[in-house]
Amino acid sequence: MKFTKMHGIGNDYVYVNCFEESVKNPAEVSKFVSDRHFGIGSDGLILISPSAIADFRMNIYNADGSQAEMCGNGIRCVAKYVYDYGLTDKTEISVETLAGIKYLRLQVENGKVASVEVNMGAPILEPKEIPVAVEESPVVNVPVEVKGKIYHMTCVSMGNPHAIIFMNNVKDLDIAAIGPYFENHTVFPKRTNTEFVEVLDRNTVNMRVWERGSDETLACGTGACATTVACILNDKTENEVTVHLLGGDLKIRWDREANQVYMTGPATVVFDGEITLPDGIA
Ligand SMILES: N[C@@H](CCC[C@H](N)C(=O)O)C(=O)O
Repeated sequence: MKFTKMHGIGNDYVYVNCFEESVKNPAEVSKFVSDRHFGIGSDGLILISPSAIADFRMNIYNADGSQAEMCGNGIRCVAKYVYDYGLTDKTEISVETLAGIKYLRLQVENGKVASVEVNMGAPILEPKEIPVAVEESPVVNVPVEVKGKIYHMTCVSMGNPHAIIFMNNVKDLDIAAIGPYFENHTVFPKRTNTEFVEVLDRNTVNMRVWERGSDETLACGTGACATTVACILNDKTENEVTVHLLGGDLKIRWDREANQVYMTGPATVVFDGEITLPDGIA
C-alpha cells in the first residue's frame, strides 16, 4: 500500500490516495499503521477518495480503529495532498466528510500549499446531537463527576463530540490519568474528545487534548474550534482566538452572524512510503 505521512501541527496521520489504492479493512489498517513501534506511527489513517457531491471525500479512522466524523488537522492535509500531488489545480475546494461538506481555501507558496482556511460549519450545541446525556441546553459550565472529582464542562460538536474543561496550568496536567475517564464516561454515548483549556487573554488560549480513539495528540483542529466556541459561550474570549497547542498554533474565528467557524493553519508532508500489510489486514 502506497501512503504519505503528513501532519497538521504535529497531529499526524497516514494518508492513502484511494484514487489509486483500495483499502478493504480501514479499521484494521488504521490500528496497524498507527502503532508507533510495530507500524508506521500515527494518530490514525485518512483515506482520500472521489466524491459524487464534492471535489473529494475524506474518511478518518482513529488509532484504535474507530471511525470519526471529521478531522480539522486532517482536512487541511487533504487539501495539501490533492493540490501538491496534482489531483487538482483549484485553490478553493470542497471535501465531503461524515460531518457534511466542508469548503477550503488553499494558500499556495512556491507551488505548494502552505496553509489552509477551512469553513468548519456551524457548531452543534444541542445535547442530543453532540451527543451528551444531560438536561441543560446548551451544555455550558455543567458539572460532571469524573474519577471522584467535580469538573465543569462545556460541550460542543463540530461534527464530532468535544467536552471543554477550563483550568489553570494545562502544561502540568497529568492528562493520561484523567483523559480516558472523560473519554469513556457514561454521559457521552459516543465517547468524547476532551480539551483542557487555559485562557491567557481575550484572544489567546493554551489547549491540550485527549482524543477519542487516539489518546493525547499534539493538536486537534475540531477541538480548537470547539474550544473557541466554548470560550465565547462562557464569555472568556472575543470571537477570534489563537489556540496554542503542543504542536503549534491554530487561528480560529466564530462568525456569529453567519454562525460559521473558520480554522486556519498549516499542513506538512513528512514522507512518502510503501508498506506491505500483514496477511489478514490488507
Ligand atoms: N485530530 C482531529 C480529530 C480526529 C477525530 C477525533 N479523535 C474523534 O474521534 O472525533 C482533528 O484535528 O480534528
